[in-house]
Amino acid sequence: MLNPTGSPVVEARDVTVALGGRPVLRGNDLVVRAGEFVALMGANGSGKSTLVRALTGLRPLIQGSVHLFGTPLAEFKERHRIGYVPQRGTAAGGVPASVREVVASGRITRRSILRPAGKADRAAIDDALEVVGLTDMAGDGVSTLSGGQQQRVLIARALAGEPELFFLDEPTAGVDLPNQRALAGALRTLSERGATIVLVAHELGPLEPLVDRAVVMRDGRIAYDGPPLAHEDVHAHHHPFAGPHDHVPHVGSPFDTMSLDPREDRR
Ligand SMILES: Nc1ncnc2c1ncn2[C@@H]1O[C@H](COP(=O)(O)OP(=O)(O)OP(=O)(O)O)[C@@H](O)[C@H]1O
Repeated sequence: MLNPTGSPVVEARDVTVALGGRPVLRGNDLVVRAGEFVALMGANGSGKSTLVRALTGLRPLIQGSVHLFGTPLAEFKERHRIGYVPQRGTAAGGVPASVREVVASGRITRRSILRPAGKADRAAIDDALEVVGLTDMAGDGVSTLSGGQQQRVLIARALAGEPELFFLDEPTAGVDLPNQRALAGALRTLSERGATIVLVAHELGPLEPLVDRAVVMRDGRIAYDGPPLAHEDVHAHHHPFAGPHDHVPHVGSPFDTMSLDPREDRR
């Protein structure tokens, strides 16, 4: 959805975060509109995860503001509207839970603790399992699954809460290609249903066709915010965003040929 006209679901202004006494995000503006699929990219340590945590309220700002669905973060109570899949999590967590149980835990934001699971809960859980292609494994222990399958369980858990806005932090990192494709299929379904998706990724792989917009971080700042580059434009000769530990892809990535956003010069 390029040039989207939806209302802003995320509106971040001048977002500045310090960790360990050091500023790791500096003066970032970001607006994400309803229905957009945004890829947040950048080298290791550029601040992608910190930005996502700041947008979800998990990291306090030392400067700036975040509005979600038009409400200042501090006053935002409708947590069920947000799904967050953190980086490098495992769905097992050492607990001998089944796939279905872990996915069911994603309904907690929708249910009163004392109320037993109802028809709507069961339907949402079944739907989430189906979207990520794990219906047949619902009774399996999560700890018996591969890393990629566990990542799909985490996405299904977020999905079960039926959020409108998803933050996914590197869902495809360390995931084999078949599982990446399954993830891409699940995210396509979400996107087609109108969800807004902000996804952190080093490499887009099978997700590439889904992405409306790329936002690239460098040294705690948004250095590029625009359309993903057309495939024919991507011929790597230099890597303007590459840091010393960077492992950005050499093909099919906006890192390769993009120019700097003019905002960069004003900072
Ligand atoms: N808890 C923390 N305390 C101090 N510094 C931190 C902490 N967490 C992250 N940082 C630093 O903040 C900067 C941004 O980290 P962040 O994890 O947001 O980057 P990233 O782009 O998500 O990196 P990666 O791709 O490696 O996950 C890095 O320099 C990192 O070392």
